Amino acid sequence: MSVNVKQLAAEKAVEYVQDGMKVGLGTGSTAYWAIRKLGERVQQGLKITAVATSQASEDQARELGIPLVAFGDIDSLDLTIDGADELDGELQLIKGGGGALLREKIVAMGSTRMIVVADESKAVQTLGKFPLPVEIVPFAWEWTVAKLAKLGCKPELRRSGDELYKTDNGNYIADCRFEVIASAPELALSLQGISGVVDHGLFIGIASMAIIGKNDGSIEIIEGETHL
Ligand SMILES: O=C[C@H](O)[C@H](O)[C@H](O)COP(=O)(O)O
Repeated sequence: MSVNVKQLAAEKAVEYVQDGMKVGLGTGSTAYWAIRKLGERVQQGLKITAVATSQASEDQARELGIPLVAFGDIDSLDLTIDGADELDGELQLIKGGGGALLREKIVAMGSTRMIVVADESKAVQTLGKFPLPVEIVPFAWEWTVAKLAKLGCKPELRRSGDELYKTDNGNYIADCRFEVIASAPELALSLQGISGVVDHGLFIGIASMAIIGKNDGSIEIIEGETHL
């Protein structure tokens, strides 16, 4: 039987959750396994409160009986567990493949620790193969997309069937194809300088640990620093 590497990494991360913690729930097919395992532990008596980063994760958590609160009702979180589309050895990430980057970033930045869970295909030397998701406001999106292209990428507005894809916040996503991202911090600064950009999928200095599930059934852990 083949190993489910996403499940392997996600369930390892859930071992770091302790009684009384306030936990951020990520989004996507890897975070799904973490939420499922957390649900199991809650049913066995683990006492936590959680904040979800998307409607999909909120629905899953509610179904499993994980107690949820709005992030606005608490000051901070102890730990967030979330997936990534790419990660490098310095724990710089690309996120947003599932469109949840804005809430994910707010929740991760409000957490003492963020553990990234991923399968080994997500680990790269240099970020950039995965098109960088950038959340932009619908107003004058054409102007914003033209500005993004000037940063040296090919931006494409994400679609959902015949419609333009809309995030949980009512915005659009421009998927920006770079050849390679030579300096993620410099690119992040340039993106923040464009008015129509709400946020982008570069997570720099946010993750404190990565748990990578490998096809041979082993796990690699990369430790960083907590940012709060
Ligand atoms: O918006 C989505 C998130 O950033 C996900 O965490 C990311 O896309 C990874 O998702 P998956 O675990 O499904 O590859």
